[in-house]
Amino acid sequence: MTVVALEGINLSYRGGGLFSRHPPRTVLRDAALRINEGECVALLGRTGSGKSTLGRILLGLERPDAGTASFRGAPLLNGRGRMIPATRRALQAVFQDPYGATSQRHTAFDVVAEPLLQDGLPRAMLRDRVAALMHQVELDPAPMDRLAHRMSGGQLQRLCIARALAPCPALIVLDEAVNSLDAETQAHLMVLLRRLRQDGMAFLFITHDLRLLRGFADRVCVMQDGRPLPVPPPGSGMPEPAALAELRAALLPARPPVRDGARREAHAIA
Ligand SMILES: Nc1ncnc2c1ncn2[C@@H]1O[C@H](COP(=O)(O)OP(=O)(O)OP(=O)(O)O)[C@@H](O)[C@H]1O
Repeated sequence: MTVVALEGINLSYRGGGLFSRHPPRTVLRDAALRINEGECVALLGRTGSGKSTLGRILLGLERPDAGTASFRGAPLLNGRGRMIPATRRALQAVFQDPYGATSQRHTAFDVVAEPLLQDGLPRAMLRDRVAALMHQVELDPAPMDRLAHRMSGGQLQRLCIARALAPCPALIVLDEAVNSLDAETQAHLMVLLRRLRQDGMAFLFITHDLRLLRGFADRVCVMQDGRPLPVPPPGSGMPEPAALAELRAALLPARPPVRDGARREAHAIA
């Protein structure tokens, strides 16, 4: 069953404010994307190609100029542009900067408990649930009453993932969620995300770094001319979108000082 579907999405941004004489910049043109239950779709694209804009439309944070967005077959937003609470809980996101995505006054407990507060759980049960979620992302729950911003970037991003998991969502949008972290922390987080995939949630994994995809995505799309185009599976012999070749080229130095095997690895995706 389809979790979210976007069809015929157009979106332009007005340059320089409402009364600007700059022409609007078209970011999405007839864009379509469908994600099924439990599926992990990677959305690649160079910077500024519209990946995050598409992700925000899918989360109901942005309204397209044209096109339809649906969640489990029903419109994502109601006639007044609002999302019903059950849909909001079902669609979660983890963004690039965990410090910007959390309050510096909040403890680790506050961050993870936030989406659960409306459930009205007794305090002891809420703390047990937060502890279980912290375990799920391999964080020690013992210091949950310390300020979240005292954590390292990698630990705080795990906390943000725990917050996204808290309402048992159907889909999590990971918008460059590991890109700001060092290589070792990135690798550990990717191991965690691969494990979480087994829990049956769907993911939209947005990145401009195709090296992160290996073994994670069921399907890969790449933004080209304002729309996500499917990337054929490796070895299928089908032509791949030009935008993917550009991303590959950007990965390789002009005169790569690498052995053939290592170069082949840089070329492999997913
Ligand atoms: N609120 C906004 N107002 C005006 N222009 C915007 C706005 N949000 C995004 N843009 C512009 O739309 C284009 C697409 O932005 P978007 O963030 O979706 O790209 P992206 O592919 O996610 O890039 P990145 O990888 O750098 O995050 C960019 O040129 C950006 O400057």
